[in-house]
Amino acid sequence: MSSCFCDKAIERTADDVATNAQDKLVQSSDPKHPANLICTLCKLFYYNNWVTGTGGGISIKDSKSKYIYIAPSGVQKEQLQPEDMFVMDPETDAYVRTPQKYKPSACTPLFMACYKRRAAGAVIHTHSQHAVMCSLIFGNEFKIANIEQIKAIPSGEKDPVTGKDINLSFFDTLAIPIIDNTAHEEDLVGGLQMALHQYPAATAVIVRRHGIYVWGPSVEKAKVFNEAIDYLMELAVKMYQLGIPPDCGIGDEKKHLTL
Ligand SMILES: CSC[C@@H](O)[C@@H](O)C(=O)COP(=O)(O)O
Ligand SMILES: [Zn+2]
Repeated sequence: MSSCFCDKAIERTADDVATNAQDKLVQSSDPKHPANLICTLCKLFYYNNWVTGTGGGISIKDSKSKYIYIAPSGVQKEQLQPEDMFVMDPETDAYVRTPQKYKPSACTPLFMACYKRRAAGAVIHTHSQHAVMCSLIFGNEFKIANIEQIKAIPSGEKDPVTGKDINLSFFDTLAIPIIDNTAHEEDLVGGLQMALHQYPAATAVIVRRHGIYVWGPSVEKAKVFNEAIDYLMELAVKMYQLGIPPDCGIGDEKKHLTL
C-alpha cells in the first residue's frame, strides 16, 4: 500500500518536472522571446485586419535553442498568451511543449516547409484582403515594378564580398507566385513546395481566395517583408482599378490610365 502511494508520488513528481521544463520554454521577461513576440505581433497584425476571426498566424524559430514556436489552432490570435504556444524541435519534428487544451495550428506543415526549404527564421500567414484581391485579379503570378517599396524585398542575389542579401532595385520587378487554395490548410503543402521550387528567390507565396505566407531569415525581416508586400499588393489593386498594369514600365502608365 505504502509503496503504491510512493510510486504515484514519484510519477507525479516526474510529471511536474516535465511540465515545469515545458513551461520554462514559454516563460521569459524578454519581449523578444518568441512566445512573447508572437503575442505582440498577432495583436499588431489583428489591427491591420491581417489575422481577424482566428485566421492567419505567426511562427518564430528561437535563434538560440532552434526550437520552433507555433500558436494554437482556432483561437482569437489577438488574445494569445505565451503559455498557449506549441514548441517543436525541428530536428525530430516532435513537440517539446503541447498545451493541453489546444490543437496545433493547421498552418504548421506550411510553416515547417518554409523553415526546411528556405532556412526561414520566422513565417507569417495573413488573411490580408489585399492578397485575396491580387489573387482574384492576377493569374499564377503577382508582378509589380518600378515602385520604391520593392527595395525592401530581397532579390535572391547575395553580395559576393559580404555574403549579405541584395534587395531588389527600383528598376526591378517583384514576382510572387499565386497558388490555388485547398479545402484544408495542410493540403496546401504540395502547391507551396512547388512554388518554392519554381521561385527560388521568392520570400512569399499568395494563396488564392485565402491570403499569403511570408517568411524571412529573422522575425524582424519577415515582418518588414510582410509589410512591404502588403503595401505593394494594396497599391497594385488600386493601379489595376485605374487600368494601370502594376508591372508597367516607367512613363507607360499614362497610356493605360482610364481616368
Ligand atoms: C478562419 S479559419 C482559418 C484557418 O482555416 C486557416 O486558414 C488559418 O489561417 C488559421 O489556422 P489555425 O489552425 O487557426 O492556426
Ligand atoms: Zn489561413
